[in-house]
Amino acid sequence: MSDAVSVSTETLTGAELRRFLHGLPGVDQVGAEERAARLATRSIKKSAKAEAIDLAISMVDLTTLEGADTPGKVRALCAKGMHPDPGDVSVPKVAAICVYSDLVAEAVRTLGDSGVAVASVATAFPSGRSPLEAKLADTRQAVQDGAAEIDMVIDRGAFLAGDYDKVHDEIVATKAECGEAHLKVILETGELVTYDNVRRASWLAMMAGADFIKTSTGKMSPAATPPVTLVMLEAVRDFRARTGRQVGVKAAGGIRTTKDAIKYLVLVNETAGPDWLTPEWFRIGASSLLNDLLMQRRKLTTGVYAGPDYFTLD
Ligand SMILES: O=C[C@H](O)COP(=O)(O)O
Repeated sequence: MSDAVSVSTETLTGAELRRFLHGLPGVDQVGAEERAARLATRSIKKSAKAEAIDLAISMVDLTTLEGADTPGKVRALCAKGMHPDPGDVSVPKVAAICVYSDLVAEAVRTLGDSGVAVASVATAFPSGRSPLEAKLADTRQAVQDGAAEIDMVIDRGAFLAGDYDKVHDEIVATKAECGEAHLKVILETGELVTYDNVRRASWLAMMAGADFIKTSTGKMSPAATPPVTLVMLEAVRDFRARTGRQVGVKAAGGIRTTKDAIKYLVLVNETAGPDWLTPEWFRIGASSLLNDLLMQRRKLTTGVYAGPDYFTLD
């Protein structure tokens, strides 16, 4: 298979797609874990820390994905996303508010032209187990209601059974429903078992048209981990080198502290490179990270530690 064909799935047969994905170099598991652990120990200067915190805030997809979500909770989350610290207007807004599709309209109304996007999970999130038509209807509704970003899940069962065609075609069909909305493809890496599978799923999603690849739903453990994110960052870096197209990465699930968020920023910088170090190309999906970022920011700017009670709930 020539390079030109290998990244254009329009002309690929299922067998060729399979051959391509299995032809990707294997991930050195020990090497990936060691490199991620080493990067995690990098310390950064106080001045750089202040910048990193603001960058991390601007990359947050502030998320609520609970069965008990209400329009009121979504409105409160939107208010928090637009003005994370009402006592300090220098705090940047978050990148997006991420909700279930039936709450998109409420979030869109509340956010108005604030510049905070609405992201909606779709395609039978989190399991991905529904007929394709139901998944597409879910996506269509979210886009019609004004979602600017769609976070879809891949069919992990199909992927693990080796039915890459099915996974690919669902991504293509979902992308077609997105119109102008950006498509984030959730790999749910905690279910993919191996780093080699994470690399294959990353390429598969990008070849099918993903604008972003996202680690996890946040509904299972393990969710985002530094080595898994490293493998995905390598994939977007290599995909751009091969195709010229840049794809973003979203680390999601279990990221709760400023320390962790900064580790991910170092990982992005050192793996994919500084081109990815903006909210356009890297996101952190989190339900409860923002308050810790705000507390650490306030401590840096005032020298005083404001406890969790100072800020509204995430
Ligand atoms: O996409 C975001 C995740 O669902 C949030 O996960 P989390 O509640 O562990 O922060």
